[in-house]
Amino acid sequence: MSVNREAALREISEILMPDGKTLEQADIVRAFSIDGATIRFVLEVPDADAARALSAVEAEAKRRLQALPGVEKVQIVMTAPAARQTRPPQGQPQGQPVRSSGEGGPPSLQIGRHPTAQAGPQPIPGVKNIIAIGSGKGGVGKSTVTSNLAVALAKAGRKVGLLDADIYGPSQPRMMGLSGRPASPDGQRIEPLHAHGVTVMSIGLMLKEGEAVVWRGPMLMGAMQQLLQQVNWGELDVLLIDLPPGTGDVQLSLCQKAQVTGAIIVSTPQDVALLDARRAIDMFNKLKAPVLGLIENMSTYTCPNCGHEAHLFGHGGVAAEAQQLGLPFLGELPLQLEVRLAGDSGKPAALGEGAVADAYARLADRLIKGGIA
Ligand SMILES: Nc1ncnc2c1ncn2[C@@H]1O[C@H](COP(=O)(O)OP(=O)(O)OP(=O)(O)O)[C@@H](O)[C@H]1O
Repeated sequence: MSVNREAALREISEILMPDGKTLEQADIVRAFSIDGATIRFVLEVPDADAARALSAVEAEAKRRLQALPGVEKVQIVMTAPAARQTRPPQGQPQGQPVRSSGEGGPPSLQIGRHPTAQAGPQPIPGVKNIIAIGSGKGGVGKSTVTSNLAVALAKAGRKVGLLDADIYGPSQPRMMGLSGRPASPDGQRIEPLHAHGVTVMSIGLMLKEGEAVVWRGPMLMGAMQQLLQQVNWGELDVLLIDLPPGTGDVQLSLCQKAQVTGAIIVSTPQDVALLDARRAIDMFNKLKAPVLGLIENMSTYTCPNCGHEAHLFGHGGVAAEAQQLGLPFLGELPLQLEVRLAGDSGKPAALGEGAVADAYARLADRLIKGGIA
């Protein structure tokens, strides 16, 4: 008989901690997994003293879970993040929470936890529109488009937020020229950072340099929930969300946790990118997030020396695809060295003047006139 994960979690959620909180409220259960008849999880505690104080909680959790039909073995491990007491049980997803405290003490808010219950997708207080920017394929310029669009909307006078949810390759800190960890003075709320008139939060700002996130569905869902709801976004006309490429848990979490106004899909004109873009569109349709339109990135290349125009990845494929699918085509963005250099230097090209800035201004204008930004 297979063990139901939700039922098992429910079984231990109400166990009382020494401070009177329930186990669920204390939010210390990590990496909960069921492998046949074995349940394994980690109880994250601040130090060895706290671990000792929780021995009754551990015993009670074991007792309750072992009483469930189909459960033969329960392995619980206590870990202290600073000085790990024990290795996690073998085969665990390495869903270790990321601390924002870094080297220098508080703030100590953790990003990455199991999601808390909520009744369907929620609005973010103060945020009028939430636009997800997705792509089917990696490397088509989704993050570049997001940062430039954010800047262009801010230049047009809109109050703009940018959430970098590209959990596997967060690039907005670099593209927006940000570093440093967002503060969490009360350990509950996170203060976002600000750059070029845009309010920014990135999962990358909560990780150590070079650190990889290896989380599975529930941890990702919890992390997304935190980034959406625990960040002090303030009053925003629009929050742009830079998603990882493809069709995975982050997209699913976003659409389950937040009331997304719609999604914009970025693609290059090549057939292979378009094929993947179609999958992304299909996913948003299934998740009931309206697709607001398609953008062609890396469209025309104009030689800076002779002015000759070339179409390195083809041209017009995204517009044709949009027409075929009955979706709005939002515009094409040129392939230019300046775009990459600007992104690498933390000052998106849309901040300046010229063809690229104009293309982004047109795109921003279109979204504003459409009432979605
Ligand atoms: N229009 C453009 N002109 C020139 N370079 C571009 C353009 N768009 C993106 N790039 C460059 O291409 C690279 C990939 O872009 P970016 O990181 O935005 O893609 P992505 O789709 O977000 O990738 P990922 O799959 O990592 O999320 C970056 O070096 C970026 O500077």
